[in-house]
Amino acid sequence: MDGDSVNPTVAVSAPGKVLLAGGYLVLDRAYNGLVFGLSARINAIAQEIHTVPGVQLSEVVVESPQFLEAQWRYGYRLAHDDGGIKVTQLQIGSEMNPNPFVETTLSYVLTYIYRTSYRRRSHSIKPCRVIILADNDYYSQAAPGSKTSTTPPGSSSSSSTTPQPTARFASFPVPLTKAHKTGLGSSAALVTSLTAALLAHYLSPDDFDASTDEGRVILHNLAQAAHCAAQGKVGSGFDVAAAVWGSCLYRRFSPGVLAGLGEVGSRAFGSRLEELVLNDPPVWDVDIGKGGVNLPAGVAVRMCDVDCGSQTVGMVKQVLKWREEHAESAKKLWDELQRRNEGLAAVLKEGRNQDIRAAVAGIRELVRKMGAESGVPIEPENQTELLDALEGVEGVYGGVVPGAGGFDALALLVKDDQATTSRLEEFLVKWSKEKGGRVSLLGVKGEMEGVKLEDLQHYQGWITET
Ligand SMILES: Nc1ncnc2c1ncn2[C@@H]1O[C@H](COP(=O)(O)OP(=O)(O)O)[C@@H](O)[C@H]1O
Ligand SMILES: C[C@@](O)(CCOP(=O)(O)OP(=O)(O)O)CC(=O)O
Repeated sequence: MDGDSVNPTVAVSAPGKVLLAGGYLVLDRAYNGLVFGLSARINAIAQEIHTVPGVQLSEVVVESPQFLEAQWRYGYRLAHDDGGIKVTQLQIGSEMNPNPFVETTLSYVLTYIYRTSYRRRSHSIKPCRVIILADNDYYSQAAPGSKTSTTPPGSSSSSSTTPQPTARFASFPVPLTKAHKTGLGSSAALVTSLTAALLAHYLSPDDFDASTDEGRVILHNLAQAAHCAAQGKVGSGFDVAAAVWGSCLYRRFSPGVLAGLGEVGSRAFGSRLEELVLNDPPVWDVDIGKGGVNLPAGVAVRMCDVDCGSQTVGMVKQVLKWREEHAESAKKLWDELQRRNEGLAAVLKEGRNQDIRAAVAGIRELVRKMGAESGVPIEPENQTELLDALEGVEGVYGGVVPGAGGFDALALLVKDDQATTSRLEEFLVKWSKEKGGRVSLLGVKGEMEGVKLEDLQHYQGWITET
């Protein structure tokens, strides 16, 4: 990366996630989680900003053109005492509109890029622009008649009858903070794709290549660290793992792995982050069981967006408190649930479709027990009723409340054909009408692949000239 070189324009996408089995258990390294990556992806396109000769800019611009007021500009500078790269948001207009996930990721990734470039004896970080495009299923579409559109800005949709090649990305008439998320893990996919796009833009393929296992390890370690810092808590990290590696049997890293990293700006943060990302000395004990997961041919994981009640806050805290206070009975329950979760993974991997329903029923029974005993609505009654009714739809093997559970989503294992999709859609329309809620089938499906380098052609109309 010398003074005159051009950093390539690159596009990367990372998938969303669903934790089909192993909610709560996966927080403890003694257990694991059955995680599927989803076909809804967050895409990040990084390109150089060309400045007027002689003008030195230290600026990174990140924008999500699908949303209003979604441009974040940052200045960056090297902190003293190897404190890493500090970024400062620059004000646009009268309002400051923070995006903590973008901001933290930038400072972590630019720190790592600076350290790597420094080793290579060339350490200029040129200005860059990153465009973020999220597949539509991450956010509930606005009601019919509203202004949601599916054409890139500047294109004349009314005069054209051919669908836009980029109609894949809807424009939402609201700021990102007002968008209604469907819970597919937008922050993890965002952090992962933004991290990968910046690494691929600034570093030589010898130092980072997202298509190799070595590159994915670097990406995983850096994205987990940035995501945890932005979230302000250490979760199990299954969402970032899915964004990088796709579907897997996930065993978490020990929380202590990130404990000593400290804050951006603190003395020697740069070298600590570099060591952590390169796993040198080795500290990461995460286990990505890619071989443990598969879907039988003709079976799909589908997601339902449920809008029937309010989400309970603090579910994780409450379940873990109950577990602590009832160590013995909780262990029995956790161990048996783990056995049943592994059973479902095996049924799917071995293509034993006739056993899916019983495997799912066994898991749901214990999830309900976990909920009843801890007093947390993990599989609330209205979800039980809906899941049971869905089993009556031809082509549905079974379904669960994924992740932490609650009121807002369902994951289904279904026959992967159009007839089943139509029956499901019809059933859900009728159900929503009768029960007064709103349940809809999302277009997204489970898929195996994690982070992916993408062809720039896919984003025509969205990539701005710089
Ligand atoms: N399209 C996007 N562009 C920029 N930032 C995004 C986008 N989607 C999500 N984010 C970031 O992720 C945050 C949402 O994270 P979170 O509330 O944890 O939801 P989720 O459960 O979907 O990960 C947003 O506040 C924003 O910082
Ligand atoms: C309880 C959990 O094990 C699973 C939560 O899964 P969700 O899919 O519900 O997660 P969010 O996207 O963060 O809402 C917590 C964890 O593993 O971090």
